[in-house]
Amino acid sequence: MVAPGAVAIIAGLLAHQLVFIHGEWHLQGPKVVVLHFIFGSLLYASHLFGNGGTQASLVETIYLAACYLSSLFTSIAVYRLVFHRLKHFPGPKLAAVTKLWHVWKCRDSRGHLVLQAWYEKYGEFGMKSSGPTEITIFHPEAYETMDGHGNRNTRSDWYDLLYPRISSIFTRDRQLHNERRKMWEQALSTKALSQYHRRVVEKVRTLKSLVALEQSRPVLINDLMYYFAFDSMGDFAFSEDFGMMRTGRWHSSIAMLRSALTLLGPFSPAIWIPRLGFAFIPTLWKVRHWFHMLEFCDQCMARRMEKRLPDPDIASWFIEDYVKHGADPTRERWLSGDTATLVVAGSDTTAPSLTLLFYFLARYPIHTEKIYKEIQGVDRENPAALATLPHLTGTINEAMRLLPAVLTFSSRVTPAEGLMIDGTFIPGNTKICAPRYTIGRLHTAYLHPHEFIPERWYSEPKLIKDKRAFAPFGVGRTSCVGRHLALAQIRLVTAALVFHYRIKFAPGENNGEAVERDMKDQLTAQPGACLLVFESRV
Ligand code: HEM
Repeated sequence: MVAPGAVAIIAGLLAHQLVFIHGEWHLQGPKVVVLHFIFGSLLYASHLFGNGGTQASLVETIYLAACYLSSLFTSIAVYRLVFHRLKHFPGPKLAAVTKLWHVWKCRDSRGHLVLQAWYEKYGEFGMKSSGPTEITIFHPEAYETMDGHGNRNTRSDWYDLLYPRISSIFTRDRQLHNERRKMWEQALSTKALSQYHRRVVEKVRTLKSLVALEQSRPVLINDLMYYFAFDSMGDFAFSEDFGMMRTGRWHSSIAMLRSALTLLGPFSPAIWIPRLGFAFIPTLWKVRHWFHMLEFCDQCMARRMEKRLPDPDIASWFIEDYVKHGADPTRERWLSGDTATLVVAGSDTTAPSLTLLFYFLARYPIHTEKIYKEIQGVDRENPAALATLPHLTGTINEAMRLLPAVLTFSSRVTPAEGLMIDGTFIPGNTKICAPRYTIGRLHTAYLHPHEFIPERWYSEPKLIKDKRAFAPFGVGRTSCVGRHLALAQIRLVTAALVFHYRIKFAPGENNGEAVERDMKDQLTAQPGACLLVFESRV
């Protein structure tokens, strides 16, 4: 008779070879865990009722589980290291064995630096990244390959993060994406934007008056820009005042939202981990904040649906779509997904972009003064007029190149036939990622890539070797629909503050060294503390 230990070892091998090696498992994680627990309990019970005694049954069950799990994980590791189709790509061996290694490396939310270090060590097709089917591409062509014209890639497992909530960004289904995106494009069309313009200008004025109140006292620009971005989003998205600029304090739900998003620092590379957390510990730790965040977003929409407004906001378009199609439960989930996307994408990107831009303005006053000269005689409350100013645009681009708001996020899965990038074949069904932080600094894309030179975007084009490397808003059919709104906000804030103030680091800030040193990558960039002084020009 075969020993039970040997049966468990064979079961582990078969579980890998016949089951887990196929397809995706990130949505099935909770079920897999529960099934294993049930099976383990049955083993324990059968041993107990076969007169095994409590302790002996427990020891036997643990022994069999250990045999099963070690055989399962050994089979996975051997397959990934020795037989996998990506084994020829260079990269850390442990990353090839398990996603958990990448998660461990990102435990302090410095994913951008982890990938930068891998680039320095392994080069363009940086590695067989963390996991069996993932390659990180550090190449100027990466965004075109991922999302450019005619590509047949699909979105990766990451985009199931909110499942079963669906939105333009949180769906992997092309047809559904096209449908949701159409609604977003209408909500953020040029005509619609002109209707939100008054609201944004109003918030910029409030921001200006807040800065004026400080009278050259140090201002934590991180908080200020968050207050501005969330208050603006509250208004143009839901016609709601979150009151952060008014009170000078974090709205408790928005503070919780920020806390929830910190989960994505370490766990973005392995989305099945937060999905397990959502299933098993919904009321604990930051997972609790995650559900609070979703509830807060739903409540914003619920409150908005009760209002009748003379001027449209972004939610108007979502509500119209929802009502048009009848309130079936599927549409309910779509509305919820799009609302969460609107809250987070509409603010948590603009806030760090502004913080980082003002960090650069303080670091390079020469460019701030050039912008100051440029905005003389220009209507500073007209985003279209501001968009024509080359140095302002160059400075914003340069800030977004070196420290983009979305540092590493975006991943796709190659089509079954695979794809070529610069002569290298990437096999089919491979997850590909392209971190903006590193690609923005490539020597193959820029001359003097580590220097802050806004002129490269207008009068010195020779400093850009390959402009495909610049995609702070993504490219193609999945690129940012909020780009024009975000840029309008950034231009308006910059013109308003630069016109009235010289921007300097507060005493003791040491040239803002904490900003990059302490910056975290938590889906969006969370810069380190940046204390600035706004010195009146009059
Ligand atoms: C500086 C600010 C912003 C930056 C840097 C930014 C960046 C990005 C990037 C890189 C993507 C592509 C993500 C991917 O590849 O999956 C994206 C998508 C998206 N962004 Fe933004 N974004 C900003 C502001 C906004 C604003 C203000 C809104 C809305 C009001 C918005 C709404 C969206 C939506 C809905 C998508 C998904 C588009 C789709 O799936 O088709 N973003 N954004």
